[in-house]
Amino acid sequence: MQKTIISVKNLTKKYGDFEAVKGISFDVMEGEIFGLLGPNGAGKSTTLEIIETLRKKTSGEIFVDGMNLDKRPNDIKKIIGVQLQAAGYYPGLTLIELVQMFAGLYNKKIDSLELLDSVNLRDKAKNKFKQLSGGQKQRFSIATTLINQPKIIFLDEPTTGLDPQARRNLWDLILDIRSKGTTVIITTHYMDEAEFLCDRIAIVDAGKIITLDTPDNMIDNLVATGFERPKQVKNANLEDVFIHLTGKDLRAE
Ligand SMILES: Nc1ncnc2c1ncn2[C@@H]1O[C@H](COP(=O)(O)OP(=O)(O)OP(=O)(O)O)[C@@H](O)[C@H]1O
Repeated sequence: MQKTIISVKNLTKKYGDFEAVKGISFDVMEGEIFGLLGPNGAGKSTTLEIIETLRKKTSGEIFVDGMNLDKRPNDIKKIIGVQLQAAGYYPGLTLIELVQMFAGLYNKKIDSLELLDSVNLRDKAKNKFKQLSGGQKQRFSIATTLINQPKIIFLDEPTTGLDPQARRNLWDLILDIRSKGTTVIITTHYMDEAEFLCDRIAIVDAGKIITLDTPDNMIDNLVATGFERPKQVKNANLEDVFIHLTGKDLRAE
């Protein structure tokens, strides 16, 4: 049977008088890719940051790998990986130096080149972060979430602003990370991404979960109401043309 690795119960968050998260509950199973979808301002980042122990909740209960967030935040920090904002990276250091620095902070011995290799950045080891393309930056920041060999990683809109190849490449990377047993929680604004990657999705709107299910069930439920999409007249779209012409494989970006 699948084990629950994150349990969120009746979570609320107020910023002053404004209630950004209004009593949401969900469980994440070990080894799944769980998506939080919702419009801007729905409360996704706030929810993630609370589970990541980076933001205080107003009320509710959270358990991560059986640990109560109120009682053992430091133990929770040890088993999670959080994607940092790019601005947080020391500009003078190379990728390999950054990885070594993070490993030192976590007190972990890791093979830095192998880690960079796992995100296809071995040949950029001596480059500085600012010299990377958008896709490479995202891959590097995902690599940094893996340094402490976490059980769970949190990715907040990891593919925003990337071109189609770089996005697909990142999807493969995320699937690869999950295939090694890591649980992934991801927020995204891209529906195709959520449909492709996520085992289950919670749709959040105005601080509440309005539905939680597999993408397939959500679509089937909508179709069962009689909903029908306007018929597609062509068997391909512009993205297909773009990918077909420029190639699927990772390039120098
Ligand atoms: N530090 C803060 N102080 C006051 N209000 C905040 C703060 N952080 C977020 N909010 C508000 O809380 C609401 C939820 O914000 P949050 O960033 O969690 O949404 P989100 O779903 O992640 O949105 P996006 O998709 O745009 O990232 C928004 O209305 C936002 O303006």
